[in-house]
Amino acid sequence: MDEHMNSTNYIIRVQKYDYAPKSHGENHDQLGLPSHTDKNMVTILYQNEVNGLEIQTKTGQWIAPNSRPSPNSFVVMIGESLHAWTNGRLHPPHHRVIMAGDEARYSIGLFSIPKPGYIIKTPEEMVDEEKHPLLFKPYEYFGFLDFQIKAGVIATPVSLKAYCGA
Ligand SMILES: O=C(O)CCC(=O)C(=O)O
Ligand SMILES: [Fe+2]
Repeated sequence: MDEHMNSTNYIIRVQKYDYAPKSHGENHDQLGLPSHTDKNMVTILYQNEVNGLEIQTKTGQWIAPNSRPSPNSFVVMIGESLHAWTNGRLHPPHHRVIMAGDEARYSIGLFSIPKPGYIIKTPEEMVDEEKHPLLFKPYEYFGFLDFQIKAGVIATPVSLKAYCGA
């Protein structure tokens, strides 16, 4: 617990997605946010009643986790840092935002982010040579972000494996 408190920062971000006017033609579906995985530890998302978030399943299908958004529901998503810490046991899903309606969408995201200088190191308990060999070498979160930014982040996503694969 102490290690978690000492190693983590939190960011809250409020995001607005404008709707795609129907004048854009019959097919006015619009990409609000391109497909990506979150790089942080855990993301908790809350949205207004306007849908748009889609999550890709392990078999490649896009699903709407909040097909009937309620004021009491949150989406909790694993980021790549927790994927690495758990040695691949927890899956960081690709997700995107599609704007299909005629109302603006607002979302609030709470992102837990490793502090600068904190080394993400898979605990020994998560590694077993036969079934769960080590996937990632220890790395610093902002080192990985810099590596991503230099590569163009969304245009040319660079996997964590390419950065620090074991
Ligand atoms: O607005 C949303 O629901 C998703 C936001 C998101 O994926 C992000 O900020 O990384
Ligand atoms: Fe995201």
